Formats: sequence, structure tokens, C-alpha cells
Amino acid sequence: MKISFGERLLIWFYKCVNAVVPWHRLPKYIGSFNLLALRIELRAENLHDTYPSWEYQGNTKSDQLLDTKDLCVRNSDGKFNDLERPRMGCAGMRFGRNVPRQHTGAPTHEQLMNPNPRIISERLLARKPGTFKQATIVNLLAAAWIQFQVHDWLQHFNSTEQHEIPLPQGDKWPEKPMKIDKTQPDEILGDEDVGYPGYKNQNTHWWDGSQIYGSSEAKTASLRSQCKDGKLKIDLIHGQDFLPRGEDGIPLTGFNTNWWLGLELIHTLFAMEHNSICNHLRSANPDWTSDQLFDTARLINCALMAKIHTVEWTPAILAHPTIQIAMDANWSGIVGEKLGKIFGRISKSETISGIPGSVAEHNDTPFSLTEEFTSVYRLHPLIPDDIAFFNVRSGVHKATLPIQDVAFEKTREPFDSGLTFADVFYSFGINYPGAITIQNTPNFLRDLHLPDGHHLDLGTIDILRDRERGVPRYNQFRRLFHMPPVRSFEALTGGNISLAAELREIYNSDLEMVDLLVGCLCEPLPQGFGFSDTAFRVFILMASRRLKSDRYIATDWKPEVYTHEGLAWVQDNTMKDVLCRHFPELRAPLRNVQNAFAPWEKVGRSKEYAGKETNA
Ligand code: HEM
Repeated sequence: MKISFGERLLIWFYKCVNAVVPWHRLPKYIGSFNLLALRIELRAENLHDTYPSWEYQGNTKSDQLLDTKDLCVRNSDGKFNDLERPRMGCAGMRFGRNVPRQHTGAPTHEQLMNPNPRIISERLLARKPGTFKQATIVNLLAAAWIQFQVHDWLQHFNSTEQHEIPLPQGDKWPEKPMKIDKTQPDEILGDEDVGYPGYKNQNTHWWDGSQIYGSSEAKTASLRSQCKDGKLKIDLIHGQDFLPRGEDGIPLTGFNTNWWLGLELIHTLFAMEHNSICNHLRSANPDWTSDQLFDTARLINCALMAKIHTVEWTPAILAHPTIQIAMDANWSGIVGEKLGKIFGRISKSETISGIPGSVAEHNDTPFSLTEEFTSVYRLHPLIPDDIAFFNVRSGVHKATLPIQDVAFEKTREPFDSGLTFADVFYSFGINYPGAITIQNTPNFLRDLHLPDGHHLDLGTIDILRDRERGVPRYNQFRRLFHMPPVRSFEALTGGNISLAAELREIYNSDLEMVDLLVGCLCEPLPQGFGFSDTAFRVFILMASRRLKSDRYIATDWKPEVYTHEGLAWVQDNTMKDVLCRHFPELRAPLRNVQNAFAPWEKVGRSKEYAGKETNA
């Protein structure tokens, strides 16, 4: 992407400023232009395709558009979002890179194992008994939300080959060595693939609700079977709506792995929201077919989820005044939401009037999510050890359950024992997730028994995956994202001497060896931030790219595609509205809450509960 002279000047100016003051210590409006300068530089230098040429994105001859429907509604496979390059962002396309490919080489066995990832899991990631560190700026719904989103965006393929991790003496893991399925590399398509493998995404790369609707037309059809009026299948059981379940007890939905109660809540909520949108569309368009209702409701529901993520979830977990301005600007531009509603779109510029309604643009690189994007969303410390449950009306404490008792096939047990969805949403609203920090990954995930029989230490896996996929280690990652490398272990830990000593010992005094995840979890955070400034660099780039590349958010954000009712539904609703529409009992705990991902108000007797799980 070419940078104009004015943009160069802006970047240069802020580089000088940042040599003295980081962006997050500047006054908020000056800071938001600082973020704009960072984004321009990142767009120019940190988007890299992993295919040998544009040819692999298809063209109008290789992938002919046979159904005019694909011009104006989402295709579940992700096809035809870009009409000239119809395979862009499809399920099964490769992840791209945010760093030049020559920095992403496949590691040797020595590089993969050094230092031993299991030792890092045990000493640096493990949450020791009784040391749960809470993230007090958000509630547990925020943790479920981001996993729900990740399941829309990405999932690598695993291979049948396995890595063997040698275990240190005295390690209690039952299988020695520990075995972990390798990531499946894509076939070799060009010379670069030999040393720098490409990896494919099982899901569509687009922000298209594929966790609800599926990443293939066949999957979507199966989820809609027998439903009328464009609706998704929902079963009414004892007066409550539930997603239909498979024989294994796990719901039938677009993406249902790693299931737990948090996913159950948000999947159910947005399936219900889809069906409400269908009702709304049908009352305005009584002669529409079921397909028309479904397709338009999906567009609206997806855009609503993208908006909630952009202007609500992100500013909740990055509770810094500059971020609220920057994220609002992504959606509404510097004109802002209120003026935008009065005057409509006054400019095609994304900076002035926001990305929705601007023109789709890929910045000279085919759109895809990236390996580095995957890495910075490894937020497993968000999962707590226990969840405390309360009655939403009286506030009475009902139970405190370990997370393993509300996961996989046991997910529905709290409902079977008398809790309602409203009770459980309320409980999530006042429970804290774990802080995204060092030594806070729950043992549930470090000793994880999946329904398919796999026994995993997700801590070991998180470290191994980044190395395996050639994601640069922490200091090199910072350099490649235009940040200064850290100069000492003490600087990395913000002066935490004992942690610095432990890192020095494990990494054999070599700062360059510190893994990206470990560095991000140790780094001191900007004020109000729930995760590191280093990880945030990927967000600065990719948060807007996901919107800007998507035809349905950028170019086709118009009434002819969404309907007037549809655009209004997205613009006029927040997460709080969605929650209260389907569960009116939640109005009380949400009454004085601005952002539904921030801790909610406690009702009645919940205030008596003093457990560390909640905002007591
Ligand atoms: C009960 C909760 C969770 C369970 C059981 C779970 C389980 C898993 C498993 C089994 C994997 C695949 C490991 C592999 O073989 O590579 C994984 C990957 C991942 N998880 Fe989680 N997870 C949970 C929560 C979360 C949360 C809250 C996030 C936050 C964003 C998250 C983000 C990710 C990401 C980004 C990956 C990488 C996916 C990929 O490599 O394609 N997970 N998780």
C-alpha cells in the first residue's frame, strides 16, 4: 500500500512523540491520531499474503457467480464477498501473515522445544491453587464473547502426526512423552512454502457469524431444516429456549467445539436474536420467502455482532478513553454516531464517516486472518476456576460450580437443576473472568479432557503452536510491529524482580528467546488495559481491516441490501438491548450499567456473597 506524503509526515511526527511519550499517555484526541498513524504504517508494512500469487483468490471465470443471490447476501462458504476474487476469505483458505514471510520459518526440533514448552506451562502459565487473579474491569460474559467471536473467525486443522514433548523428571502428566497433534500444513504451492509453510482456516475468515450459521452452505441448510420464516431451530424445553442438541449432548450450531456454559449463553442469545430479526422483517415484508428472511436476518445479526464487538467489547476490555474514541471512529467516523444518525453519511472517507458505508478495500493484500492474529487471541487465562450462580430476582446465591462441571456435555446441568437463562446471564454479569496475565491459566485447561478422548495441556499447546507456526518470539515480534525491543527481564516485567529472575532462569538469560505469549502476559499494561500493548498492535491493524475488507460492511452497507429496518436494527441496538429483549428480568441489574461487558450491579442478596468469583 502506498503512503501519501501527508501520512508519512504524520507517522514521522508520532514516532518522534512516542520516543518520549507512548500513545496511551497522550491526551485522548491526540492519542487517537497517534493510533491512526500507527494503523497507516501497519497497513503499509504488516499485511502479507501466503499464497504465491493473487490467482489463488479465484476470478470471475474460475468461480462463476451462478446465483444472483450471491450478489447481495452472504454465502456460507465465504465465497463472492469480493466479486472479482470470489475465493478470498473462504473456508479452507490460508491464514496470512502480519510479518514478512522470511521471519516465519518452520522451526527445527531444537527451536521448537527450547525452552521446553511444558516447563513454561508449569512454571509461567499455571494458576497455582488459591491464586485466581480476577480481571475486574469486565465480567465473565466478556470472556465467553471473545471465544464466541474467535469461533467465528478461525480454527486451524490438526494433522494425524504428533509432536513429542519430553517431560522433566517428576512431571505428573500421565503419558510420557506428552503427545500433541501437529498443525496440518497446506500442500506446497510455491518455493516459499518449503521453509515457510502455509496453514488453512477451517472457518471462513469473514466476520459472518459462521459460529452460528456454519462455514458451508450444507451446514447452514442443516441448521435451518424444517424451520419456517427464515428462522434457526430452537427447542422450547420447560418454558426456556435451547439450541437443539446432538446425541453427544453438545448443541447443533455452526461451530460447537470447546463448548461450555459461556458459549451456550451467547450462542442461544444470538440464535434468538436472529429469530426476532426474522419476525421484524416479516412484519415489514409479509410476502418475503423464508430464504429472503433468513439471508437478510443473517446480514443484520452479523453486522450487529460486529458493531457490539467494535464499540462495546473492545472498549470494555481496553478501558482507556482513547480506545473508546478510536473504536467509535471505526464504526461511525469522527462525525460520531449522533450526528451520523441526523445527517446520514456525509463522506465516503472511513475516517470521517466510519467504515460501514465506505468502499471495501484490501490494501493491496488479499483479505485473510493471520497467524499473528490467532496468537494474540490466545486468552485462556480469562477462564476462571469456579462460577457462582445467583437468582436474578432475589439475588440469592444458589451454587458455586467448578468450570469443568459446566463444560462439554455437562453444560446444561445448571438449567436442569433449576436455574433460568436469566439467572445464568445475571451470574455471568457479576462474575469476574481471569486476568490475562502470567501464572493465571486455569488448571481445567491445562488438564483438559475433550469429549473425543484427547487429553491436553493447553498451556503447553499455546506455546508450542506459536513456535510451530513460525510466529516470531516476543522481542522480534515487537521489532516487526515497529515497537522497541525490551532491554532487560526487569523492564519486561515492569520491575517484578522475582518474576524477572524466574524468566531469566527458564530462558537461560536470553531475552530473545522469550515467547510472544509469555512476553505479552508479563508486560506492564497501559492504564485500563486488559491485555498488552504489544498484542494490541495486531488489533490496531486487524480490527478495522476485518470491517474494511468486507463488502457487506463497507460497500454494501445500504438499504437495498439490509433494508431500512435492518440498518436501523444494527444502529439502534446494543448488547444491553439484546439481553433485555430476550430476558426482561435483566433490566434490573443492567439499569445503571453503560457497557454490558463491564461488571453489572448486584441485586438483593447477591451482595452478601463474598466469594472471589464475583464483584463483591
Ligand atoms: C472452556 C473454555 C475453552 C476451552 C475448552 C478451549 C479449548 C481450546 C482448544 C482445545 C484449542 C485447540 C488447541 C490446539 O490443538 O491447537 C483452543 C485453541 C484456541 N483457543 Fe481456546 N478454549 C477455551 C476458551 C478460550 C477463550 C476464552 C479464548 C479467548 C479468545 C480462546 C481462544 C483460543 C484461540 C485463539 C485458539 C487457537 C485456535 C487455532 O489455533 O486455530 N479459547 N482452545
